Amino acid sequence: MHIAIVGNIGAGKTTLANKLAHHFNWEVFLEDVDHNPYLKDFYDDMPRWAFHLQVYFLNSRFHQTQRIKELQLAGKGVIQDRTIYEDAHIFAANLHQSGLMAERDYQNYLSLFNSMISMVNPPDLLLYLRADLPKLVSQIDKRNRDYENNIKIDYLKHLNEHYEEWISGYKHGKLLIVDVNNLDYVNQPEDLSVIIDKINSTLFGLF
Ligand SMILES: Nc1ncnc2c1ncn2[C@@H]1O[C@H](COP(=O)(O)OP(=O)(O)O)[C@@H](O)[C@H]1O
Ligand SMILES: Nc1ncnc2c1ncn2[C@H]1C[C@H](O)[C@@H](COP(=O)(O)O)O1
Repeated sequence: MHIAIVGNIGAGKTTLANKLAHHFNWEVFLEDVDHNPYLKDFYDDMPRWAFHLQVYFLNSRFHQTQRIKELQLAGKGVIQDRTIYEDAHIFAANLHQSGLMAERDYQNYLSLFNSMISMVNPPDLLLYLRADLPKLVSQIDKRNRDYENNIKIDYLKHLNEHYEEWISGYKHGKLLIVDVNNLDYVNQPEDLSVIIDKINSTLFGLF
């Protein structure tokens, strides 16, 4: 079983991924953020570093998908924090549309993505955490990563628009949309139970 958690920056993916992995006793796959050699430079100068960062994320996410395949073959359950689909359909697409990634770099990137994607298995369940801008901003603030301090509201807004468009056309498998605006699964265990019940119902037809 493979559940992938998707959603905008600060939506609560990592927090939920850890809690679900603990609950189901499955492996958790998180994003490579702390050792990412481009992320800080990217936030300082997006046009300069957009392509480098996208290639880095694409490669690290591809390795993750291959490792997830191995674990699934070994009969293990997996929770994944963010997918390779989001790199291309959300982040790279947004950078290109916003004029922050040059046409030739975007086409080069897409060609690489298309070569890789045929080797990627979609998750059994895609869990989309839908959050409005105030929730995203307050949670990004709460996390307090230096380089995310200057993220513009417009950047988050455009990412949210890309998410809504991508999710509305998602056909790779089961999809569960959870509005997290009024959920606090950090401090309220019952909010976590609501999500777990929804997952069980969508995946296994329980409840
Ligand atoms: N539903 C929630 N309610 C309250 N706080 C949350 C919730 N989800 C996440 N947080 C807090 O918001 C911050 C960002 O969450 P995080 O899981 O890192 O988001 P993401 O991985 O989607 O970027 C963390 O400090 C986390 O404790
Ligand atoms: N593909 C990506 N392009 C640009 N930025 C990305 C990409 N994937 C992740 N990020 C950024 C967004 C955040 O600053 C960090 C971690 O993501 P988070 O949603 O907070 O887990 O990396």
